[in-house]
Amino acid sequence: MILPPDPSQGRRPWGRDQARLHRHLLRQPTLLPAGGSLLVAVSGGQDSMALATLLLDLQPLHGWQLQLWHGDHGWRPEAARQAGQLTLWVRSQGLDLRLDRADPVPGSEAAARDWRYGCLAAAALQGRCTHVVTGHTASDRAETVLLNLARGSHLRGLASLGASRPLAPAAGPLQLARPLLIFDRSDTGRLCRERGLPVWTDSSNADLRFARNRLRADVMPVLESLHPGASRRISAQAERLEAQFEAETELLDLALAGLQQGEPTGPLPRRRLASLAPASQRRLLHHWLRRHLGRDPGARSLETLVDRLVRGRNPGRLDLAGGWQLHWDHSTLWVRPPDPLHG
Ligand SMILES: Nc1ncnc2c1ncn2[C@@H]1O[C@H](COP(=O)(O)OP(=O)(O)OP(=O)(O)O)[C@@H](O)[C@H]1O
Repeated sequence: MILPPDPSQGRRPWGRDQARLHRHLLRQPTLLPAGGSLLVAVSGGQDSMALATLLLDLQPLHGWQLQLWHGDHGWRPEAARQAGQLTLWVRSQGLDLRLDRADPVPGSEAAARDWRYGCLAAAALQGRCTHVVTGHTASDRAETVLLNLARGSHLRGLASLGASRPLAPAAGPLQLARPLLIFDRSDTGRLCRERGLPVWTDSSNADLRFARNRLRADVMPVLESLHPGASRRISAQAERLEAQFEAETELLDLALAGLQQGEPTGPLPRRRLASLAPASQRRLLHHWLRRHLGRDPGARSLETLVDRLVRGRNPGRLDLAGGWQLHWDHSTLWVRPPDPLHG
């Protein structure tokens, strides 16, 4: 049920976008929990301006504490002026803007992203926030899916940019939430126009040397004209894949428990494993190694392993990344952690 806004709480606008986001949040109550303390990352672009505005509109219904954050990478001469204008707009909404300036200036997109998330984690911790919120939309997710597909990434790479994840292991329970994945870029653009929001364009978004910008400028419009709503459907497909991987992880845990009849990181019985179809063996080995190593074992290690296990019955050993070792004899496979004395 969509609750109308409480008139005693102010006169924020209410329309189809607010109703849609509100419904989405009611359906996923852990995404931005009522009463949570949210740090909203605002670049000044149309997506995060729409995000800040929608969260301000819904704030009376959800009781959030809102704080806004902006990062100035120092890349463009006009960035400091834009940050000043953004500060004024945020103040006009009754909030303060936390501002960080990069020093030294990050040398790449990846370094800029690391710097932003580092600042966001620190600011969130300082401001006692439970969630960092970004303005990623279905369009961003669709672009990520297509770029990963073109690069030949593992299927799991196609499920990236999900609705939420822990921000960083060091940031404890702090979550990164992306509530605007139900909207695409045309929705946020329309909302900004309808509300007369100031939008600061980033000139580097037009630079066609960046793969994402070329995809955005040349590929997405073609897909959208062939199949209107393509971005949203590609993004929804990634969402389904993500859910499928979650289910698969649980099922693999059950299968491992059945196979081992004990500890999920204990030894693996080789003959019982070999009785399964090669694809199932590969999935189980991958999952078992992930449980040990705490990260992906890498496609190459897995292929080498399966190849050697299938070819011979003899004992063997495979060196894995980070000093880990995998051993096997005719009946069992087991993993040895890195030797601290030879690290
Ligand atoms: N300089 C920044 N300061 C604050 N938040 C940022 C900054 N850059 C990116 N973000 C956050 O990350 C999200 C995705 O970043 P991305 O670079 O894809 O967006 P953008 O094109 O810069 O801007 P927008 O998404 O606001 O249109 C943004 O919606 C915003 O929440």
